[in-house]
Amino acid sequence: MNKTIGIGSKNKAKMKAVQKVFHENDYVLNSYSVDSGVSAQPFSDEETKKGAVLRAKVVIDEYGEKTGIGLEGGVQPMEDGLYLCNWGALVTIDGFVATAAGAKIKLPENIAADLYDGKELKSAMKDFTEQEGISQAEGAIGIFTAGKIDRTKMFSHIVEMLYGQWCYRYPHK
Ligand SMILES: O=P(O)(O)OP(=O)(O)OP(=O)(O)OC[C@H]1O[C@@H](n2cnc3c(O)ncnc32)[C@H](O)[C@@H]1O
Ligand SMILES: [Mg+2]
Repeated sequence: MNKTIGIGSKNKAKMKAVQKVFHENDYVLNSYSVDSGVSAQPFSDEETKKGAVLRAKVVIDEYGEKTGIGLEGGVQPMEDGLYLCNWGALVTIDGFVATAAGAKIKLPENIAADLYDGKELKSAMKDFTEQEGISQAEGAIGIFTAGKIDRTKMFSHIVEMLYGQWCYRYPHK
């Protein structure tokens, strides 16, 4: 049987994370460029989670996949600063929705200030590091953890939690 899973993004770090978890389980990954339905730079856990769920739903509603995954990055203001946050969702055609969040770290104050000025984290990271394509590679989390946890590793953890919840709900998978 040809088992497929759809992801609502062409971002390489996100695709690799899903591939890693689902390939091991014999799934073929299809990726689709979709609109997250939230702002380009989500500014709360709620908005970031919503983006993940909406991306997963588009994969099912518009591309005919039976199972869709959405991964979304954002930031969450807290008492002591602005934290990087990440959410994932796995949605099935019969209406099951699993959600999970990833590791959080506080962003340096200069980066937080850029975001409060309306810059997307992607551009703030590019200006700060003078490197292109960080969001598709190690990510801000990779830069600020000296490469110990890169964006793929962080998203893989989320995808494992989605996959696990799916297996718990449908034990035959
Ligand atoms: O193509 P898509 O899937 O949209 O991938 P993206 O890199 O834009 O990722 P998100 O939309 O999920 O993230 C929202 C914003 O936050 C940025 N972002 C989130 N996490 C990041 C990270 O670890 N490193 C760099 N930018 C990050 C991202 O580049 C966007 O500007
Ligand atoms: Mg984006």
